[in-house]
Amino acid sequence: MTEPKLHKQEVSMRKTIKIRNMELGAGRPKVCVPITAIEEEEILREARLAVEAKADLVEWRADFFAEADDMEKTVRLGSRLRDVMGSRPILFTYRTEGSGHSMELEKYIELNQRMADAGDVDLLDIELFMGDEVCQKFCEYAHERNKTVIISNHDFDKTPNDQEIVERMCKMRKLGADVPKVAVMPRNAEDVLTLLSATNQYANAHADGPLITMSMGWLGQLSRISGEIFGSALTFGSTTRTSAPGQLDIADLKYVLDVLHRPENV
Ligand SMILES: O=C1C[C@@](O)(C(=O)O)C[C@@H](O)[C@@H]1O
Repeated sequence: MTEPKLHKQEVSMRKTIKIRNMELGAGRPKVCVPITAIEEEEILREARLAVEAKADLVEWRADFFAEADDMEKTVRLGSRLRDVMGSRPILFTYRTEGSGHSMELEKYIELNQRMADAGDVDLLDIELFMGDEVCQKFCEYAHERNKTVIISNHDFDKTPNDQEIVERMCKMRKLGADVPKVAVMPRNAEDVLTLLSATNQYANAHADGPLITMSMGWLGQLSRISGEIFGSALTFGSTTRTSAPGQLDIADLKYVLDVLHRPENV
């Protein structure tokens, strides 16, 4: 009788992405702290907290920044943020989907382009629902500037079926995303399994690089801890405020990941 395989799968055919000192898709899932402060100094303070908490990277949720409309200011703040983060990557996100924040499409595109031009951020998040052409053109624009693009999609009130989730990620990749990201809300435990199963299917049958998924809310916490087993390369953990329901405190998240990765457990 052959022994059951109890250990972590070591070999993956998926490419990894090197961003500054971080290799997305290799080793442990990367822990990203969202920065959701409103004022400049508070944003920088949250970034310092993320560094102290040993985040692998931060996500600047610029939709919370009171002055995001002022592009000059936003670009300048990006540069101050870079000084705080040192060699850790910065993900720039202006979230409209489900965030209560909004920006005209033209401005949304311009803001993201200006941030890509400035060079202080490393990854940019574009929302799938902005349209195929917007996503495709932005990916080309960002790639010319050596930036990594995440195309993301959120369902804040339900979990679509697994086929739909897989199709969305395939579409994101086709539009040029380096990393597809899907976040969904479970209504029951089965929905969490659906998200994990879709992640596993996409990772095994379609993905040629890193992907990110999560199931939100209390039920979805499991996916934020165990997503890597199904193929997700990054998980969000917070220091002060969460940017989505179900996000764990970074210290708790890192503790659980440490337990899963203890040499005797892998
Ligand atoms: O897309 C995501 C994922 C997220 O919604 C989460 O559920 O952790 C948190 C957001 O800040 C980020 O942009």
